[in-house]
Amino acid sequence: MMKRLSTTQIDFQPQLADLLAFETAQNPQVDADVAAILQAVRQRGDAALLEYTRRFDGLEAADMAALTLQPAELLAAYQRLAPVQREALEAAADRVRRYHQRQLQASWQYTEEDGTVLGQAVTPLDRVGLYVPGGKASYPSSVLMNAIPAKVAGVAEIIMVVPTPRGERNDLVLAAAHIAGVDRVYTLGGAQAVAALAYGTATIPQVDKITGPGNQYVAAAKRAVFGVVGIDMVAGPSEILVICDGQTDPDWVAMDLFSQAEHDEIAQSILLCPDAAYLTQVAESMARLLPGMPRQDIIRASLANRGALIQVRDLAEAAEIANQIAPEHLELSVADPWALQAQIRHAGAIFLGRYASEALGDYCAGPNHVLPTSRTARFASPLGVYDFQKRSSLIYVSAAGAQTLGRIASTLAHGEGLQAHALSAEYRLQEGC
Ligand SMILES: NC(=O)c1ccc[n+]([C@@H]2O[C@H](COP(=O)([O-])OP(=O)(O)OC[C@H]3O[C@@H](n4cnc5c(N)ncnc54)[C@H](O)[C@@H]3O)[C@@H](O)[C@H]2O)c1
Ligand SMILES: N[C@H](CO)Cc1c[nH]c[nH+]1
Ligand SMILES: [Zn+2]
Repeated sequence: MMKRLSTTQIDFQPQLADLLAFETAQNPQVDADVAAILQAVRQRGDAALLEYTRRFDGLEAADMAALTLQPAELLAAYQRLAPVQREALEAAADRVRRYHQRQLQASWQYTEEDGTVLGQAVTPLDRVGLYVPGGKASYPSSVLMNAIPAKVAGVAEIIMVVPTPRGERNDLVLAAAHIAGVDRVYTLGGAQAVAALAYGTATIPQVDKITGPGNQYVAAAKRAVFGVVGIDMVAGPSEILVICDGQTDPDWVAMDLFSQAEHDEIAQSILLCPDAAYLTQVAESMARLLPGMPRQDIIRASLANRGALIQVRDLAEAAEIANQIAPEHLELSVADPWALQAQIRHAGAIFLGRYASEALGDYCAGPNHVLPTSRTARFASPLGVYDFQKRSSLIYVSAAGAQTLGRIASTLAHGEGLQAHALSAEYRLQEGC
């Protein structure tokens, strides 16, 4: 079912590179399809949205009102939930809120001896658009993970888009929007939803930033509209890398690998372990457990396409390979996870210990589940409150300060050949100072 590799193989590095190669977000055909969709929405607005929703989501809507959900409908969905579901959503929301409140950045300033004041004003974005995926599965947890940090940051207006294939609305998704304080929901998906948020239409207001994961069409659209609006990241399919010392119940690890594989045929699940016999046990667990999984076709395809069981020399080598892979999720299923964590530099989220299954992070541990994928954890971070805040520099210059700064600026401006810059600084210089 899954590729078996060993770091002692002579061609291990090229095999690993092959396994990690992921180019869907820059697939030229997808980019071309998305460019056409973006242009159509830009030119024909709501009419194009209705057309694409019919074509891609199988949803026949007479007008945009049929694709718009007001707060009262979100509340009604919340009220329809079974109490146990409502409590689970509320509990997850509380934990996510508590974690993200620690990320709030505050404005700061300091005063220099001559009275010049310098600082940074931190302000929330005015209006953001949250993309919640809904093609192959529904993601109430993604509603919480996007909307709560925005709310904590103080964003004034939160617009959410979510596709509803064949018009099937998911109460948990709408209830999560209610709990998180989303202002309006449009049942739109794919590149057309991203275009609507980026450019605005007669119905949909233009937003300042679009966040949230999605499939290759969503990713390509976000990449294309960046600059018109901000984006959080270009997220690829889900990934999990497990490092195990061979002592965790193999069924647990097998299910952890399935948990990300079941998202998508191109999701990635990899296990690193120094013990070849243990890798065989996990393979046996997977073979036994797979037939009982409702999404077994997706899991099988994902594991065959992009999964691997890799034998490493030792845990130190496993850490090195993890840094090379820079996975979205990294489980350290070992006796001393903190010692191993100290060797990890690149991972979106690190799950420590045998009990920390990645699924807990997806739903309710507290940290965000929107994470850098496709090796971007080398330079990117989890979605957070900081993605919904921005910074403005503050510069107050006293008369005395203008004398010191003016002379420096004037010299540098002349060096750059910029006369107006130099004079602008020099006009404020006072005789005798
Ligand atoms: N990183 C995260 O936090 C996170 C969370 C949840 C899901 N995900 C990932 O998000 C992805 C969700 O993908 P999905 O497909 O289920 O939902 P989606 O909402 O991203 O995509 C569905 C939309 O894709 C568009 N589409 C489908 N086929 C098309 C075509 N041929 N041409 C143009 N547009 C087309 C349609 O408009 C449809 O509404 C999965 O890869 C999943 O792993 C990531
Ligand atoms: N694992 C996904 C992020 O890669 C998030 C998610 C939502 N629901 C289940 N899982
Ligand atoms: Zn998941």
